[in-house]
Amino acid sequence: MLFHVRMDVNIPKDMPKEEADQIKMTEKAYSQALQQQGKWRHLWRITGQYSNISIFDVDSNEELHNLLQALPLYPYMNIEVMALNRHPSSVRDSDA
Ligand SMILES: O=C(O)C[C@H]1C=CC(=O)O1
Repeated sequence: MLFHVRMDVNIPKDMPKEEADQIKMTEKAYSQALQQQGKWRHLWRITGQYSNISIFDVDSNEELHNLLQALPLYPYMNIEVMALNRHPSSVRDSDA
């Protein structure tokens, strides 16, 4: 199942830099592990914003929910999720 996910990151301005850097490093490793597993299929920065557009490929809503809640930056994010279906006019044979 494919999902379009937008993440807007809002780290509190008063968080010490060392703490913020540590969370970002942990987040990077977590996201790269999911990318290697093929669950986090695309990761794009939105130009000019501390936000990303991502495509996840997971087995269920519950799996996506659990993956997102485990993000180290989760407490500092607003997340929007859109479930995706194949479009009947798509010229592609597959989304794999
Ligand atoms: O920077 C972000 O967009 C937030 C998050 C997503 C992947 C990652 O490494 O950090």
